[in-house]
Amino acid sequence: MMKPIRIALTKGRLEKDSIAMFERLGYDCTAVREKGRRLILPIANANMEVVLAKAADVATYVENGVCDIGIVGKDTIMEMGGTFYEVADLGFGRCRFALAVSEGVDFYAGYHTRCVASKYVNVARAFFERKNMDVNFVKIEGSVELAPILGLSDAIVDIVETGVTLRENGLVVAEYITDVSARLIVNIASLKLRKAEIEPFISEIEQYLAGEDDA
Ligand SMILES: Nc1ncnc2c1ncn2[C@@H]1O[C@H](COP(=O)(O)OP(=O)(O)OP(=O)(O)O)[C@@H](O)[C@H]1O
Ligand SMILES: O=P(O)(O)OC[C@H]1O[C@H](OP(=O)(O)OP(=O)(O)O)[C@H](O)[C@@H]1O
Repeated sequence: MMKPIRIALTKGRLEKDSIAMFERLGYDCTAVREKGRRLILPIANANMEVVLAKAADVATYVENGVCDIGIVGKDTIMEMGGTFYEVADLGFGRCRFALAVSEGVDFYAGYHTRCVASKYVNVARAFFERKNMDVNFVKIEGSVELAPILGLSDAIVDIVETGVTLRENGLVVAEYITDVSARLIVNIASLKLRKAEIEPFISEIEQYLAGEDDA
């Protein structure tokens, strides 16, 4: 038998919806649900295995072809770039990129060079380049909302979903940048070499998504 098709799933917030989607498509994810600390899990009723990885690593594994398929947020794709096919918007993991400031602050007032903190410095840089604005960036790894509160930055570029984190930390959205959701990505060589397996899989997902739209 050919080696299993490897699907890299983003651990954390996208995990539950990814598994739910596979189960609705009829894939047996028992091993994934009962994974313990294991990171590679078989799908019992298909020649597939699931790899659980951090978002950026999902993109890296798919780009390098050690995983054939991946599920990763558009935020990660925008931040990392990467060469792979982005074949579907899966409709879950919905949130938005936003520029946020402390309540009452006008980010655009005055002439000083602003400092923006973000886990997504490439996304932030591209946003201000489109505005032809000279801005300094500082990379923060998490809880980015702290940076303006502590006085390190004038603003943040981060993901906003419900807005609760901003609100509870005295920040407000100054501008929405773009919508984010989970995407299905495919390695370029895999799509050629394992077309007979991967194309029907993509079609199943597309049909499932079309069905969801009708519901
Ligand atoms: N409210 C949200 N906050 C963060 N990510 C979200 C949210 N809603 C959906 N997502 C998506 O979930 C993906 C994974 O986020 P998650 O918070 O699980 O891990 P992470 O922030 O990348 O890293 P860490 O494991 O260090 O928390 C994000 O890349 C994004 O696409
Ligand atoms: O609008 P909300 O619904 O409040 O969600 C947005 C928050 O969720 C994410 O953080 P996460 O929980 O991933 O932690 P992190 O800050 O450590 O990345 C994001 O960075 C915001 O802080």
